[in-house]
Order: sequence, then C-alpha cells, then structure tokens
Amino acid sequence: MRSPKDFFAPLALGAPAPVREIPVTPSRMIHFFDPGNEKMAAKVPDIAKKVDVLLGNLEDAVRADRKEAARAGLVSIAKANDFGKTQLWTRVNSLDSPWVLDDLVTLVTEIGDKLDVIMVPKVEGAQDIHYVDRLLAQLEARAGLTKPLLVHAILETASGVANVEEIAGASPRMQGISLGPADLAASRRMKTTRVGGGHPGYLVRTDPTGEDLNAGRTTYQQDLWHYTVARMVDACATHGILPYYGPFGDIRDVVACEDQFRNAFLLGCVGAWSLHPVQIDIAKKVFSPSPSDVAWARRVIAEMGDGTGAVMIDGKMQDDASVKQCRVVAELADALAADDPELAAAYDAATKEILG
Ligand SMILES: CCC(=O)SCCNC(=O)CCNC(=O)[C@H](O)C(C)(C)COP(=O)(O)OP(=O)(O)OC[C@H]1O[C@@H](n2cnc3c(N)ncnc32)[C@H](O)[C@@H]1OP(=O)(O)O
Ligand SMILES: O=CC(=O)O
Ligand SMILES: [Mg+2]
Repeated sequence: MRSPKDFFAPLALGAPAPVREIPVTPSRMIHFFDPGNEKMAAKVPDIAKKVDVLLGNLEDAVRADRKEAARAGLVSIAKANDFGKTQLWTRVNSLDSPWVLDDLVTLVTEIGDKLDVIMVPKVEGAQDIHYVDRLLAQLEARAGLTKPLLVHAILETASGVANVEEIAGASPRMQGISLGPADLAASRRMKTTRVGGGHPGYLVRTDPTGEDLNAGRTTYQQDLWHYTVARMVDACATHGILPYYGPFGDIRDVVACEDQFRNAFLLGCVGAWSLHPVQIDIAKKVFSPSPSDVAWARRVIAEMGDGTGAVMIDGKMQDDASVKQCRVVAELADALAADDPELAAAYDAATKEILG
C-alpha cells in the first residue's frame, strides 16, 4: 500500500501525474462491442453517437483464436475515429491470461491517447490494481502520454467482493467498479446459470394460513444481487469513484433488463453495460432521472431556501438531508441535460408545471 503522502505521485519517471478527482461525465451505458467482429465494428461510428461509453472488449465473449484480431481491430478503430465526447474504454484480458501483457503494451503504446479507461476483469484484491497501476505508469512514460489512463475493476470473484473497499481505494486511477454477475456466480458456486437478473427460486413466502401449507401463500422474488450491489456502491462512494451494474444476458427480455438496471440506479449506480444495441435506450432511460423526479427535486431545493430547518411540501417533511437527496437528482439531471437538449426540455417542462 502506498503511503497517503505518495498516493498522487506518478509510479514511473516521466509518467503523467495521477488525477485527484475522478471525472464525473455521463456513463449511463458502457456499450460492449467485439472490435474483431467486422459487422459490429462497422456499426461503431453510428453507435458512438448514441452512447456515453464505447468499450472495445478483448476478454470473455472473444474467442481465443480471435484475441489478436480483437486487439488489432481496436487499435485501428481508435486511430480511424474521433468519437468526440463519447468515451472510449477497453476491457483487457484477465491478469492470469496469456494475452493481457500484450493487450496493455499494445493499447497504451498505440492508442493510449485515445483511451479513457481500462477495465480489468476478475480483480481479486488491491494487489491486482497495484500491478496494473505500475505497469500503466511505465507504459505511459514510454509512450509520452500526458493524461493518465484510469482503471475500472470488475467485481466478479468472491475474494474481490470480500476486498471491495481496498480495491476501490487501491489507486488514484480507480474510476469505478462494475458488478460481474456471471463470473461472480461461478466464483461463489451460486446455482444460477443466468447472466445477471433474478431467479424464480430465490424468494420469500408469506406464512401459512391454515393446515394446508400450500394454500393462499404469496411468494415474492428477491434480488440475488442486492447485497453485492449495495456493498459495491458503499465502497465506491467512500472512495469517490463510480459504481455500475454489469451485464444483463437475456437480451430478449427488455422488461426484466429495465427492472434490473433500475434497481441498480435506485441503489446508487450510475450506469450499466449494454451488450446489444437494444439495451442502449433502456440504460439511457433508466440512468437519466425521470422528469417528474427532477421537477420535484428542483422544487424542494427552491422551497428550502438555505436548506436549513424543516418545511412541509405536499404533506412531506423536508430538511437538510432531503435537500441533499434532491441535489443528487438535480445535479445529475443538469449534467445530463447539458449535452442533451431533448432531455433538458423535458426536465424544464416538468419543472415549469409544478413551479410555474
Ligand atoms: C457474461 C459476462 C460478460 O463478460 S458480458 C460481456 C461480454 N459479452 C459481450 O460483449 C457480448 C456483446 N454482444 C454480442 O456479442 C451480441 O450482441 C450477441 C449477444 C452475441 C447477439 O448478437 P447477434 O445474434 O448478432 O444479435 P442480432 O442478430 O440481434 O444483432 C443485430 C445486429 O446488431 C449487431 N450487434 C449485435 N450486438 C452488437 C453490439 N454489442 N454492438 C454493435 N453491434 C452489435 C449484429 O452484428 C447485427 O448486425 P447486422 O444487422 O447483422 O449487420
Ligand atoms: O464480466 C462480467 C460477468 O458477469 O462475468
Ligand atoms: Mg466476467
């Protein structure tokens, strides 16, 4: 562990100074594509206009014999395009794989100036982040980069969850953490074969009403991921970095995908992965606060004046804490609306309706 005094010192001579605050730019959807898949790659310039983050995936979902093609594809896509405000991320192969060293060396050397964030899978503890941190500093120095690359960890091993707080605080490069429910389920030996989402067998049941144990008892499905998402959100908030829900594998079930994303949003996540174009709009809808919530938040802030004391608004008590809650929603809305005139108009129209 670095001493707090050295935390922001570069880890290699000539490497750029680490950032002191993680940039909070919109990242409602991290859109995954396989840069070695020509069909997907052809869609990237258009998709870039609709997403907050484009991620060239080199890890799982890319066949072993296509790893090099994916890496080379990402280099040429990054060199050939300027994605404007849309961030470009990559997910490299896991640290125990034969590909990750070449992934990092090639990507930082060739397109380090185009990449914003490197997603590292299967992070077990702070030691994995320390390894990547030092290696990136060496590569950045050699490539003459002036802006440090940020690091995003996937929370998808049992030990990663046990160590999530130390992972979140392991480096000033840490930008955020995503839940990886598929690998995490395997690592924990959970008995779900689904990629994210709920399971009908994970439930609670109301008490029996008589002798017949089957009669009149309602069941409620529970969220398998609640505990982990909540731990991840706390670890991220504590260290000033951003939490995300990861993949929802049932591409066809857009309804349950929206539910899973919304649970994550309400618990504090800022975005989720989109694996297929159909999930982009779901993430955009869910991770942008609704116009009615924004209007309410703005109204509470306006009516609370300096934010102290307690007032009643429509029968609901408001005080310092609820104003802070409202600021979270209102500030997110302002940040998103700054780049999205349609969203800005929807927020303003809803606000006008209740504030006049
Ligand atoms: C589980 C743990 C994890 O690690 S999740 C993260 C790793 N997985 C991924 O990155 C998966 C990314 N997505 C995909 O590979 C595909 O979307 C999968 C799920 C295989 C479905 O593909 P496919 O059967 O072609 O779907 P489709 O016929 O509905 O596609 C319609 C057109 O859209 C394209 N498309 C598909 N996905 C993407 C994408 N993510 N980005 C950009 N384009 C995409 C397809 O190529 C297809 O194009 P076309 O119309 O045939 O030209
Ligand atoms: O990488 C993601 C996962 O769910 O595994
Ligand atoms: Mg995984």
